[in-house]
Amino acid sequence: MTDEATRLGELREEIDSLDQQIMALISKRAECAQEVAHVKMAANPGEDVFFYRPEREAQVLRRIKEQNPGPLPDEEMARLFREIMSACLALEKPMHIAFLGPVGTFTQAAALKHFGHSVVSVPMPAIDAVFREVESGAAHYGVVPVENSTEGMINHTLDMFMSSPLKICGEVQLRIHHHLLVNPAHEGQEITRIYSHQQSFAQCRKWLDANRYGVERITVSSNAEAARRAAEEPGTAAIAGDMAAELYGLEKLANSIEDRPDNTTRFLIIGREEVPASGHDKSSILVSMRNKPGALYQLLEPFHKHNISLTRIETRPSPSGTWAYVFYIDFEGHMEDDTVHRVLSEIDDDAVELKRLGSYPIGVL
Ligand SMILES: O=C(O)C(=O)C[C@]1(C(=O)O)C=C[C@@H](O)C=C1
Repeated sequence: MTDEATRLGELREEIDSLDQQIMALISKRAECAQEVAHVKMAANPGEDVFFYRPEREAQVLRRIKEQNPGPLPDEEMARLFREIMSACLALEKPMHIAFLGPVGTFTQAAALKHFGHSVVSVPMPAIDAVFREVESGAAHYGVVPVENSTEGMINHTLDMFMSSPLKICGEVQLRIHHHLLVNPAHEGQEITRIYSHQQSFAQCRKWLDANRYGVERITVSSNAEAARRAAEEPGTAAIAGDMAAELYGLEKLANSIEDRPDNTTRFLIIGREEVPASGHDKSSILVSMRNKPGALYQLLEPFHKHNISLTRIETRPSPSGTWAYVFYIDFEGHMEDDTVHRVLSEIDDDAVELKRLGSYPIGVL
């Protein structure tokens, strides 16, 4: 045997032994999670038991990132533990997660990034259908896009919160890479049409003008639908992401064609219950103020006074006309915090309506 073969043999033996230890530990962890499920059920007999605990998951993932000794990067280590927790939760209760479909969208990628791959992900045809699926109890949670770093807010999602009783239970950010995709079976055909979602066209506008000027751009309901059409129709291409490319067996004619290299979309997790504090949280509210001078100042003043950082403020037209305008506000802190409590009661004194959309852990992954 060569020196290389001997050394490889030794190292592989060590890896086999480590794998066995890791497996035994993961199995012990899974047994603990099963026991957790029994404790939760015993404490709430006959009631809805909330097996998924977003605040606890955020704490676990934060700790893993803080304590990771390397050489694996923190993100990679957290991703592995994300999957272990996902499998443990599935033992407690298989989670049904509704997402803005069809299969292969960035929203599905965001759902799997947030919950791990041991959930059942259920595609919905529209944002309001995701809300309905969770409201009715057919799905445990839902995932919807809320803002893109290039294109701004997804107003349809914001507007849904005006009438929906659902709470925001979490957030997840996804780096969005768009590719120009074609079916390899159609090789040699001139591309005369490009399919994509309107948001993706907007995120790749400069690249398209520079590289595919004059090629017809056809807007469809999702990137995954664009990929499906490009797979079927010769002479066409799609702009979509990796999941859709894989799903429809498409090949990349051009890689990462988004105009901004930091192109990121933020998604919200929506559910039926409130999330306790995790120690590093964010909250969202909708507020309507009377249309009078100084109204915006009056709304923001309590945040300034109590030193609470706003992370976003958006204005939306009132749906009923009785509200002059509606503000969607994200800020740091949890509604259980005394200071946040004080800020909200001060706002409540002046507002026509204040709706608490929820407090949730700041995205860890
Ligand atoms: O700590 C709990 O409540 C658990 O159910 C255990 C566990 C885990 O595997 O760590 C699993 C699911 C929850 O969402 C959070 C954590």
